[in-house]
Amino acid sequence: MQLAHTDGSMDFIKSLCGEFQKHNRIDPTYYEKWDVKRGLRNADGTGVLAGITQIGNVLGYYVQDGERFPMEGKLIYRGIDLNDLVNGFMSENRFGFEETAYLLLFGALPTREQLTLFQRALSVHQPLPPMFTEDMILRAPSGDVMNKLARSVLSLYSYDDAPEDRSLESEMGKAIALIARLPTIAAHAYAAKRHYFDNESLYLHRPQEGLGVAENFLYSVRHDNQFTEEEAKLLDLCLVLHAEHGGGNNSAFACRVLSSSGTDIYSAIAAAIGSLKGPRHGGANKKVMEMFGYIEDGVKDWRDDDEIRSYLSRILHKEAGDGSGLIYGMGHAIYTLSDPRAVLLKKFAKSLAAKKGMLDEFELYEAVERLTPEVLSASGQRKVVCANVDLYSGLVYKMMGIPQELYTPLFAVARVVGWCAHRIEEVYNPGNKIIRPAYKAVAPARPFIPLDQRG
Ligand SMILES: CC(=O)SCCNC(=O)CCNC(=O)[C@H](O)C(C)(C)COP(=O)(O)OP(=O)(O)OC[C@H]1O[C@@H](n2cnc3c(N)ncnc32)[C@H](O)[C@@H]1OP(=O)(O)O
Ligand SMILES: O=C([O-])CC(=O)C(=O)O
Repeated sequence: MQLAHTDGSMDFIKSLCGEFQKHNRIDPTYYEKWDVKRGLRNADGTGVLAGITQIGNVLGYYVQDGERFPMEGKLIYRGIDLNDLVNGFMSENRFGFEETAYLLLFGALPTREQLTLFQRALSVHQPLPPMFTEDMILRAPSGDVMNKLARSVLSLYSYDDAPEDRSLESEMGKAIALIARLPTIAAHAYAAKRHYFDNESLYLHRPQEGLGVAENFLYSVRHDNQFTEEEAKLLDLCLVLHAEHGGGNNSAFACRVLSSSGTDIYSAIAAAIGSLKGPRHGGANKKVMEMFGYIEDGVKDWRDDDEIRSYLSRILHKEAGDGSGLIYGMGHAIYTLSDPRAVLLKKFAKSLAAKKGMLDEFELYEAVERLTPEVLSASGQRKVVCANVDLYSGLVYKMMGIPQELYTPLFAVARVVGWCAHRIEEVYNPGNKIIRPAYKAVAPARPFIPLDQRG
């Protein structure tokens, strides 16, 4: 944000930044000296144990005799391997997201009757409250759909008759309504963004009763409401893969931190959305597309490994890409050899690419996946890295004609399930304490100097 240019404010801001830089550097050696777990990580990169959960489990290495060994990744929802869950509903040619949401929220797979009732509850809550779109989305549109999503979730507080009711029944009702409404908010926020920021026509579609979450999303964001069953099933699969990732991922932890203070569900979910937006977390799916834009322009021969390697090395050294030095879609805090979600998405990306005549582009993604570990290791990095969920998700969405602005919001539409489950687990387990880690304070003691004696 720029201050008004009435008083040479840029010079003033520059001088304030200089003042900040003089007093605010933290010596990196302090982390070791005081045994501070930077990023809540132990020295070997494993996460500090910060809680107990029954919701999701993420496995990417095993520890033997105190040493950490890489392994193929596994993701477990409520004790069920993600691959088994996916194979289960896909082999019965059914949608899986609502069933997954039920499993994650309540802890067990639904019976047919429970699933029908749950689907109905979601369907009832899909429409937004009267005038919500007009007052909360269209009146103050945002150029960023994630930003609008967070603000909309916060403002749902004032549309709730009992926002501070912490009874389990009330929280479950709010969670179901949030899961149902997030896709509608994302679709309307995108429509507003297109209209007010991109000068496109405005169209707003109401969710249709009887359609599932994936179907309604496609129905709502497409101008002509048209989608095929194959597209809806693929989007449904993407939602299942993004629904949950343990208690320690940045957004779930943010949600748990806020929930542990006793605040309301809207505040906690809005915070989680803010976290997910970050480019090192869910926002990486958008960054991947931007990065491939650079790679596709900067690499002349997409089949030349040396040329790709050299371009990746330039990204790593901040000479290409967005200047962050990150190869988006690669690396993970837990996974080492593989992220099971990326493995599945890659399979679907490949068959879709074959159908759409986009195999060249798919192969470029594959080359980045294959060559990044080499490039990182050539630069001295010892960490074992693999493709994460964000590498292929955007390519799948692109081939389905879903606009880039909706990639991270789609992640939120799925992950709100995990966040709600973690919030409820945080709030409703007896004896849970407010999350309050410690910080080592290192500023030297100083006397107060009266104003007219300061130099
Ligand atoms: C849904 C999700 O959130 S999945 C993750 C999505 N994020 C991305 O794709 C962004 C790119 N990847 C990354 O930034 C990281 O791999 C993360 C954030 C995902 C994981 O981070 P961490 O577990 O903390 O890895 P960590 O930072 O310890 O990695 C060790 C080193 O490898 C580097 N590294 C790891 N991944 C990458 C990458 N993709 N590109 C460049 N360097 C990387 C780190 O910068 C770090 O370097 P340093 O030791 O010089 O500081
Ligand atoms: O677990 C993490 O750190 C990030 C991640 O993959 C997710 O939240 O899906």
